[in-house]
Amino acid sequence: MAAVISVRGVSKVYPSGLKALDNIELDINRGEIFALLGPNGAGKTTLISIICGIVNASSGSVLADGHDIVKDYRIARSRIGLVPQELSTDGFESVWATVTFSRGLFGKPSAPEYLEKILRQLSLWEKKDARIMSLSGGMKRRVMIAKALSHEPDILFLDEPTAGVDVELRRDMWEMVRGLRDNGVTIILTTHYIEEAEEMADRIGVIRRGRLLLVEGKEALMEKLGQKQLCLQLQQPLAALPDEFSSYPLTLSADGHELTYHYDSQSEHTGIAELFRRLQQHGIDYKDLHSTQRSLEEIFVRLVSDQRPTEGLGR
Ligand SMILES: Nc1ncnc2c1ncn2[C@@H]1O[C@H](COP(=O)(O)OP(=O)(O)OP(=O)(O)O)[C@@H](O)[C@H]1O
Repeated sequence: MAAVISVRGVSKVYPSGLKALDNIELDINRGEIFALLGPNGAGKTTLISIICGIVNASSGSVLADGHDIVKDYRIARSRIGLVPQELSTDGFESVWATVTFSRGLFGKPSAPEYLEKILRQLSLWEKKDARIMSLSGGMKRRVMIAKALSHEPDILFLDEPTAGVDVELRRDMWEMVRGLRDNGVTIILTTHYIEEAEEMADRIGVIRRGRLLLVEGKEALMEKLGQKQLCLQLQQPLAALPDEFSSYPLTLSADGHELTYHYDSQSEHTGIAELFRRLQQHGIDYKDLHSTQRSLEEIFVRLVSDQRPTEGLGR
């Protein structure tokens, strides 16, 4: 698939001497939702700001839709819409005036039909004449998105789109972002919320201390790093696990009713058949069983924690 953004060897050292990005290599595919996940200070905003031409890279290059973001700044920037973390709009202006003005900044001829389409898509059409200061927080965020889309970019960056937004509104935002993707816009979002990446992203990049630890399809990531658990609901509660099982990755619930077996979903030998055989030998019978996969949140915590370095992740 053709890359719509190509980041090659990008590093950033701030004047303070802090190395915020270290040799980033990243391709974003056209039409995907890409989530950049990382803890505070990992370098997410710095990377977005470089791609959008707000911050200069110390080294490396970026192509947006084939255009170098430094040499062909204007054309490269015109392909990109940016919704920054901070809401920044003139509260006295109307929604309509704001999006019209934003479009004008890119030197685009007026296109009321296009702006109407965007406002309708973002459920803002009814509010087009309202002053921005009179809108709710969620609507203000939508106005920021409408502004970012006003010049018809095909790449949209959302920096922490749902920070501080309540759960219901977050779901609305997700729905809306998917709608944009379905209309052909490539979406790159940064987030702290693992749930957001889990819910929305086609691919995920994990960044820590300025280094891209991995880039993977979401399903592949969960499959690759996921540990599975098999839970058995026992017919008869057990007072304790028989000694013979002490070396097994088994835990018994406090009430003795549930046995949980942990295994690596990637391993060829899960040991489940052997476990069942042993349980049968001990007359331990179960009435129900189900398996669960480790969530992206657990995977992420493991990836970014200092205790567990990222050995074996291919980067
Ligand atoms: N203008 C600047 N001058 C000096 N250091 C900066 C500047 N901007 C960011 N930094 C530092 O660079 C590092 C990366 O910051 P950045 O804002 O890119 O991280 P982030 O992943 O977006 O974090 P957050 O999730 O908190 O927004 C941090 O250590 C930050 O303090």
